[in-house]
Amino acid sequence: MDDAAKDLGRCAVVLPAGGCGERLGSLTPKQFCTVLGRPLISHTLEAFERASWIKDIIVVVASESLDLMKAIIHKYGHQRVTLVKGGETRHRSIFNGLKVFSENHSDDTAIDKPEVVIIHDAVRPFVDEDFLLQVAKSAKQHGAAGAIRPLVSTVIASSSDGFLDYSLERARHRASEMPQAFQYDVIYRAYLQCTDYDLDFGTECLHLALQYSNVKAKLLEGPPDLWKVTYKRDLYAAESVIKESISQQLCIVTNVKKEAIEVGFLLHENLKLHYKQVKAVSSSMCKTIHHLQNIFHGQCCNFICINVKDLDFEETQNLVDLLQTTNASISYPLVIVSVHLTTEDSSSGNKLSGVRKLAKEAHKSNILVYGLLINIDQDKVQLQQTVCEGTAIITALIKDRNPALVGQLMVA
Ligand SMILES: Nc1ccn([C@@H]2O[C@H](COP(=O)(O)OP(=O)(O)OP(=O)(O)O)[C@@H](O)[C@H]2O)c(=O)n1
Ligand SMILES: O=C(CO)[C@H](O)[C@H](O)COP(=O)(O)O
Repeated sequence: MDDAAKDLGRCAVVLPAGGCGERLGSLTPKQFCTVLGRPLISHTLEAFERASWIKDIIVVVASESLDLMKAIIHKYGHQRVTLVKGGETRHRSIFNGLKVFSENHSDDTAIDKPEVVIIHDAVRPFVDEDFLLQVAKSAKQHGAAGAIRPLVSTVIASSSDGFLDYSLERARHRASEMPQAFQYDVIYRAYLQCTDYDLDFGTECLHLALQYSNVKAKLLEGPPDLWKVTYKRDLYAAESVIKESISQQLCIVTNVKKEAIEVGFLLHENLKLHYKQVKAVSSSMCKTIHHLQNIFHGQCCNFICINVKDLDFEETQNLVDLLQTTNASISYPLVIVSVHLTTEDSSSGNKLSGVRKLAKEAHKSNILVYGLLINIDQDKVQLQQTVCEGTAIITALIKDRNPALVGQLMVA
């Protein structure tokens, strides 16, 4: 991707994050609300860090949130971030963010002026690198560019007495979304010239570029996930989108004993129908995290670990130990379904206390361990049916990532 961005020149992003989230109605401003255990803004930052061609990430926060933001940057290891104090309105916050690049910026936080600057609300966590590059390149070519989406509802105007005045033809209008990008001089010049009324009541950066720099923005239809977290339900939706995206890959770690391989094979066949990628690896293979990472050429958040009767929890414990040596669980909660192959005469009581103890420890490092018993003392057809039921349980556990079920032992 860096190659594709080579003609772009220096590029930076300003993320306004200085609002109080009144419409969401929480005491915590929405950019700091947790989504799958991590502040929303940290998810947005991660999306921008993936684009290594974006050299500077300017986060604009209210003065009272500076310490909190510093702590988030430190905890999640965010890179390339500069913090700037926000203003009374979104436009004023963005203007403050843009000022760090200006020649007149006197203090020691001045940063090299970018050719292209992206502006993106900190509360829109789902933006992919391809689209960012498309918007940035378009801005370089046309001076300004912004994401649009088709309108969901028709826009109407009401008169002061609350009656319909007129309505807009929906097919001819679009919703303006983020990201937007600008040649830096185009947008900075516009902010320098605009009125206090614009800064206090305006909601559209593309409009400022048109009105004050005479630049017509190129409009690009973006993917559907660009929406802004505004109401409480948007936090739930954001969590679902993230859960969905980290539940596409699955790694089955099996013991090499015959019965484990047999159940591992059946699980693999069933789970293939539910996941984009399922890979099986023998536990002896994944003694180092290097092996594990190579399996997916990236991050995998979901594991099934098959333990045979006489080894009890050894395989799961090894996997937990291995995952704890990585940073993987800092970003997202990892799931391990600890599968235990049992026979009619084995007792599940020991298993229950074992899985609870192990899960409690693992939970401290954001690894969610759930137990699943599979009785292998049955004929082939029955076993296939049991594995099928086990697959449904595994799929539900991975999809929900429910901390309340950590350490529970389920029976297929
Ligand atoms: N003074 C402000 C107001 C808003 N924003 C940021 O602008 C983005 C989009 O604004 P909006 O969704 O309106 O956020 P809030 O102003 O926080 O929400 P509300 O309008 O419901 O209070 C958010 O990332 C928000 O933090 C900002 O940087 N400075
Ligand atoms: O949609 C947008 C594109 O310009 C802005 O994100 C929106 O205008 C922000 O406004 P508000 O802070 O009032 O929600």
